Amino acid sequence: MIAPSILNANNMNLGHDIEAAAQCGISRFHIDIMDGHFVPNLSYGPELVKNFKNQFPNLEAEVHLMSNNLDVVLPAFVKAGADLIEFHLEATNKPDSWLTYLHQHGLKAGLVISPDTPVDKVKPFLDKIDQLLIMSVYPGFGGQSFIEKSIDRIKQARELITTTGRQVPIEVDGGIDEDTVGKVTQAGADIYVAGSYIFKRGPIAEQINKLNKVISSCKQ
Ligand SMILES: O=C(CO)[C@@H](O)[C@H](O)COP(=O)(O)O
Ligand SMILES: [Co+2]
Repeated sequence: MIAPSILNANNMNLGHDIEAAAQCGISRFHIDIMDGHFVPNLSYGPELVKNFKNQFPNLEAEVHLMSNNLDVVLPAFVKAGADLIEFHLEATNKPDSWLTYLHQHGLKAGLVISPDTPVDKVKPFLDKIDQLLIMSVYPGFGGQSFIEKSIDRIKQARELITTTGRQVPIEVDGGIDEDTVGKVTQAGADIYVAGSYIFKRGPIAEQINKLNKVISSCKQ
């Protein structure tokens, strides 16, 4: 599954860009929330998620929460109508309670790890999450280069997940393009977040088709 990150879309044209991607079969959008504290950048607030769900009730809103003020920020995005919220393991000392909170509110729950966090730190949570996001850039900005060591981290996460007997999808986020998407697919990733590649490097439909082609050729 490709989950386009709207961070690098043209905000003045966001609705049209989302529609263009949806017409290519995209059913989930990745919404990056940056708080200016956990990461040195600011992005959207809950109102954007609310507007997204009002305008596109059949599309999934996946919120990537880059904040360590979860007490305030996370419930606001639940209330706004997010379908899935993924928060950073580095951002909280009570990941268990937040996973439970999300499930109790009927959302899917994901855990995110930044490039320097050891992959085995997610082990205690593998039976409670709906997906695991491995960052392939340092969180905070779109348009960065893919960090190569992410390949081994995806493989390691895939092995860990296999030992649980659960089907936890692995998502990868940062620097995904037609070269890197093949490598992460082969390493065991299932969900690909791509921002600037889809919204900044050419016509949206063409960019999505190029990614899809590589993904399906890797899965044959
Ligand atoms: O979470 C983040 C960055 O912190 C990402 O979702 C990026 O926004 C993806 O952008 P590209 O690397 O694909 O341009
Ligand atoms: Co993201």
